Amino acid sequence: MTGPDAPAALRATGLGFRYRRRGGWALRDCEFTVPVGRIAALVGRNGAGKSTLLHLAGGLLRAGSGELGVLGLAPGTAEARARVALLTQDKPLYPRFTVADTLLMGEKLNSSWDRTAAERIVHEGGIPLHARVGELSPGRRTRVALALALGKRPELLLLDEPLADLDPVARGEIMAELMAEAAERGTSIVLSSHVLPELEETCDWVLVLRDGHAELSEDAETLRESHAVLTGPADRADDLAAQHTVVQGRTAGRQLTALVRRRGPLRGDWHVARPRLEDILIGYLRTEEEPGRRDARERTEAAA
Ligand SMILES: Nc1ncnc2c1ncn2[C@@H]1O[C@H](COP(=O)(O)OP(=O)(O)OP(=O)(O)O)[C@@H](O)[C@H]1O
Repeated sequence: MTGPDAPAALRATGLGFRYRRRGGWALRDCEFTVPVGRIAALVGRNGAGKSTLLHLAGGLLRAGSGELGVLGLAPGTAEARARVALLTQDKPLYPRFTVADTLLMGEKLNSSWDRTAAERIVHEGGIPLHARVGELSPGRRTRVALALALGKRPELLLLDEPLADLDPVARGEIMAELMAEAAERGTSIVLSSHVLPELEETCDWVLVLRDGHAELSEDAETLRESHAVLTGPADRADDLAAQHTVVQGRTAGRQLTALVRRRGPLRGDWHVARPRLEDILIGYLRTEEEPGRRDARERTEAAA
């Protein structure tokens, strides 16, 4: 099924949230869809709203305005809690429990518990089952938290910068585990990360947040195909802007290098390079907000 009624891993309509009644909006007027079965990168600068969005999706916060659906369900309901797993940055675990106790807790709390998968993640990290969680290194605690999340066999896995404290080998192993999970079971994954090169190979959907707004929510390959890095004479900048959407431009002497979203065939004497996903994302994250748009938003926020 396609269209607005198709099931989505995440769907936001007019979604807004602020932490305090009179505080600023952490998320505002967000409209986006992440289809099921995708490994989606959630990207944005510090404070863009990524953790807030994941906490809303995991049912730990409640939307202030608009709606957020997870697998077509309201976040935090019993059915959503059974089908969605969230791993937050603080990875709440009981420090006095052993690793074995922690996995047993996962088994008792989840009817669909996959003990083999959970134990494999722990064993691959060389973590003894009798070790106390509070005595593990942060990276090993992350692994145990991931084992709990994946052992639940969720249909939607929400990960808030899960790999930040893992060593490079462990990062590779966990990424491979996540991709295998998605490929074998069709699990939808939404993964926030600042490590853009890592997303290139793993993610097939991109959700970019900027200042609490959803800037992009799109298939990664479509993004690559629709963007180009053009290099040419700086005095052609206006022509270029008339033909295509210039996401970001940089002038050095008489030469312009621009990341553009193509609106038609590329005309003129430009040197054309295909950007990596990372280049595209950095282009969107760096872009200055258009003054008109910012003014309008500030007026709306002042009026709210
Ligand atoms: N507990 C809180 N109380 C008040 N404001 C908060 C709280 N948590 C986050 N915020 C604010 O909400 C906005 C979005 O924060 P959020 O943590 O969701 O961003 P983020 O994209 O996850 O950032 P980072 O990349 O730094 O983790 C920021 O302005 C932040 O200061």
